[in-house]
Amino acid sequence: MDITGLVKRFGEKVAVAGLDLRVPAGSFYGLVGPNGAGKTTTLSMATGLLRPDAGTVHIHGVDVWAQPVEAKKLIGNLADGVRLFDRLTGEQLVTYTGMMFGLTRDEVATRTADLLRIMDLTEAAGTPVVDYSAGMTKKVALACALVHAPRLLVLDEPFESVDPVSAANIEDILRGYTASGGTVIVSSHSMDLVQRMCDHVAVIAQGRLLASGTIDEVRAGKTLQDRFVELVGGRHHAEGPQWLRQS
Ligand SMILES: Nc1ncnc2c1ncn2[C@@H]1O[C@H](COP(=O)(O)OP(=O)(O)OP(=O)(O)O)[C@@H](O)[C@H]1O
Repeated sequence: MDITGLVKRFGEKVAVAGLDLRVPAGSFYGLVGPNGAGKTTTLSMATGLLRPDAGTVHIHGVDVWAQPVEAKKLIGNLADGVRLFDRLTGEQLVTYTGMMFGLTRDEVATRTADLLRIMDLTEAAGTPVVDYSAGMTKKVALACALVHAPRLLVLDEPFESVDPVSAANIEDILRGYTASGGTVIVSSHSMDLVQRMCDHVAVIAQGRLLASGTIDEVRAGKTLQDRFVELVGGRHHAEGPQWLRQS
């Protein structure tokens, strides 16, 4: 994926301020930055959900905004805060998503069963998604993102609320997926997770790129956590306000 000169303003607020980013095919790419850095806004523009004010995004040579139908076939997206058709059961939702991508009934049935099993959702397959826990909802959304076997997976905070066993299972699937040539972009606040799983990382703050490259290039001999704090700043060394102290 190639992002060039991406800009988004919300009124006076510049959320993304001319971002350039190259995500190599087959990489496991982490996108990190403090709250409000512009990660979700960038990923929404990169996946065709939010129109940029300026800039372009190409995925395997396809222009996301000029060729939206072709682009969407290439992308699997787990977006933050996007509403699902949650009156459907988990099984219906994954099936419906697969059919939207033009898969045959047989293909959809096999893939849905596989994905629900992988996500430990087989027992909950017949339950409406509205009754799922936060982690189950995340997992069914991830199943929907995978059902059409996209070439690029864009995951906004995929492990938030997901239990450790499910997270490890999902990690294995994602590793297998990149090993077979798929590309993953993942936004996360967990530096440990990014350092462990990703081979590349970009650090953004205030809509600008502060650093990007392989994990080793960016962390420059430190932990990613320490390097992140160094790049982004904003640590408070005070013990908190007086009124909060208990003795
Ligand atoms: N729809 C919107 N209307 C107005 N401002 C917005 C909107 N969406 C995002 N912003 C602003 O744009 C900036 C970037 O937000 P964004 O959600 O992209 O950050 P983020 O890096 O994903 O943050 P977090 O880690 O907290 O999820 C923030 O200042 C936010 O307040």
